[in-house]
Amino acid sequence: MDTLTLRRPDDWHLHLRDGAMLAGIAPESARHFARAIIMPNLVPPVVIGAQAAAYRDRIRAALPEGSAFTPLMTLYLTEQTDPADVVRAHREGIITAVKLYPAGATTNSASGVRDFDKVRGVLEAMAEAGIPLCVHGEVVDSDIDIFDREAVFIDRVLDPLRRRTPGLRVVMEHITTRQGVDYAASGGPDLGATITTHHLVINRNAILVGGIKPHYYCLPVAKREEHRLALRKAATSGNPSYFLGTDSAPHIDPLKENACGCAGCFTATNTLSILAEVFELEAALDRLEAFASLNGPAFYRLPPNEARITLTRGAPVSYPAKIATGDGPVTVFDPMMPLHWRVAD
Ligand SMILES: NC(=O)N[C@@H](CC(=O)O)C(=O)O
Ligand SMILES: [Zn+2]
Ligand SMILES: [Zn+2]
Repeated sequence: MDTLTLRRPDDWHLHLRDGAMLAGIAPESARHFARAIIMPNLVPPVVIGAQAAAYRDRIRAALPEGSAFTPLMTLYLTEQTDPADVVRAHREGIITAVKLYPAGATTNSASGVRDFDKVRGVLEAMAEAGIPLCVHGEVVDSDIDIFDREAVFIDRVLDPLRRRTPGLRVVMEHITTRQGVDYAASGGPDLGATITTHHLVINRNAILVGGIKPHYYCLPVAKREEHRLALRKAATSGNPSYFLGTDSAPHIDPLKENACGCAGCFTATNTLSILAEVFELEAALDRLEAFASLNGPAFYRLPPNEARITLTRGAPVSYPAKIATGDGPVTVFDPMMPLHWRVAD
């Protein structure tokens, strides 16, 4: 097979940032994706409906002329979030979901949730209104090994939270473990999971072998090979529990190549070429459309896109090593393998 036509894909977990960074990187996602769930972890975070509406306008203004890209906005859940504001913003079509960051778990998560009892009222209102909760699923207890944070979160936080709030629709964001894969499949149609491009490609060796490689550092951190294989099996299975959320998360090079480097891999530029390569290696090209274009809309109860994109297979694809932004250069994720699929114009 050397051409592949799919419904236009969506990205169910994306960081677009703000200001000069937004202007520099928004075209990278708008080129291939129709819609994306936009993460609210700005500084300061997007915590009320009015801020989400204003951020949506800034994103629209940063898109290339004539772009049909639709940002689907989220609110950042805090212990002060007003259930009425969330429900109103959802009813008015400003937001699509709410994002839960355990305080301290990742980039710009200091305003996240410490005491889950304090957000119970919001979660109940969301269950009632059918508003999905997107969850960064890692515990932050200092006695838990960083490689175990996701599995422990599922047992100690996520499962009790879902039992306490029946009907709450939950997306486990950027799962990285066999335990995440298994738990996501066990929850029926109200539970889903996004899988990133980079976690299908790298295991923890990419970060640590042969010198420390800051551009492969992200959160949740890449795990052992057995977990990467479980993610690949899940993503290529066609199972509607799993859908693409790239978690493309740009940081300028000086903040990545640093004694205390930021977490995040920037994959917007070459994600579709990487995914096609991975699905081809798994003999599952016929299931790429389910993962990238169908399962996500089905979970979010949105129609799949009518527009199509075509990928063609040929000589190795070239793509820029870095994207220049007004804030500085952003390194594009290097999958450490030649890519043969390009998106036709
Ligand atoms: N994934 C990351 O490593 N970083 C994300 C935050 C997140 O999604 O946890 C970021 O905002 O940079
Ligand atoms: Zn996260
Ligand atoms: Zn993210």
